[in-house]
Amino acid sequence: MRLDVVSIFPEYLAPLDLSLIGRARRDGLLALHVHDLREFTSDRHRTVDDSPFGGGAGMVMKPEPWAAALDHVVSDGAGPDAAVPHLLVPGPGGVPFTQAMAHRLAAEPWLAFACGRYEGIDERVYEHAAARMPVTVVSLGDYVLNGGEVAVLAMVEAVARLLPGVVGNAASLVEESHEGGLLEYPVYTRPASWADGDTVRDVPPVLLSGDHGAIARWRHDERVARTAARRPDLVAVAATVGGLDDLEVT
Ligand SMILES: N#Cc1c(N)n[nH]c1-c1ccc2c(Cl)cn(Cc3cccnc3)c2c1
Repeated sequence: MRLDVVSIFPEYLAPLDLSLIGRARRDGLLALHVHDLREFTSDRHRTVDDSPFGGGAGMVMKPEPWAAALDHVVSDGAGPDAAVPHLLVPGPGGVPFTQAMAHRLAAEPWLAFACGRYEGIDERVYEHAAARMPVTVVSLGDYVLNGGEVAVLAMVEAVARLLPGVVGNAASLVEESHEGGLLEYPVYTRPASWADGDTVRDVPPVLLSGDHGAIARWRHDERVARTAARRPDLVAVAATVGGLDDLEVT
């Protein structure tokens, strides 16, 4: 998979050199190209923003640098098949980024991410891009960040970890939160009995039983209970698709 990221803060993407994503890049599972938007300006001050037409607070990102940067991404990554990337633009008004979307994106060969700042990117940039490639405006959630970089870090990690070979034990991806519409079950490790000050905290005995069927049932029941307690919204969805026919919500 090829990933391109355009930002005025390319150093914000440095964490993608670390850990599993960094290793995936070194192993050739992932090719990441980070582009500094200011490299695509044409004035001596390398201007990327200006005041909004119609007034209002803050500044808006100018269209010309973005158009030049996105055109460069398309040409830089173009191969004999004239493929283009799927452009993902984080924005507070975007469609929700979900695990299902991460899976869909992990199946695509080339993703590009546009990290905006200020009050946003001139709307004509989306039009320019949509004339050349698929464009999706995506939001991480109903809260407000200062720009797109944090969202892109999260999306790149969520997508890249689904690529074959990136996560050592692919089995660990199966029962994570949001896989199958349920939150993850609680996990424990040694000691089996922990003297936490004056309190003794024991691991649930079923996990020490060696009865793999009982352990699987316990873990599923814990996933269902946690989802009902913490994310009743997911329960509503799963119930409609018959995923929780054994749920007893008191
Ligand atoms: N994804 C996501 C996401 C999220 N979940 N919260 N905030 C954002 C996000 C993403 C992109 C930008 C760009 Cl470009 C500028 N800002 C600042 C801003 C703040 C309030 C209103 N308008 C713009 C962004 C915020």
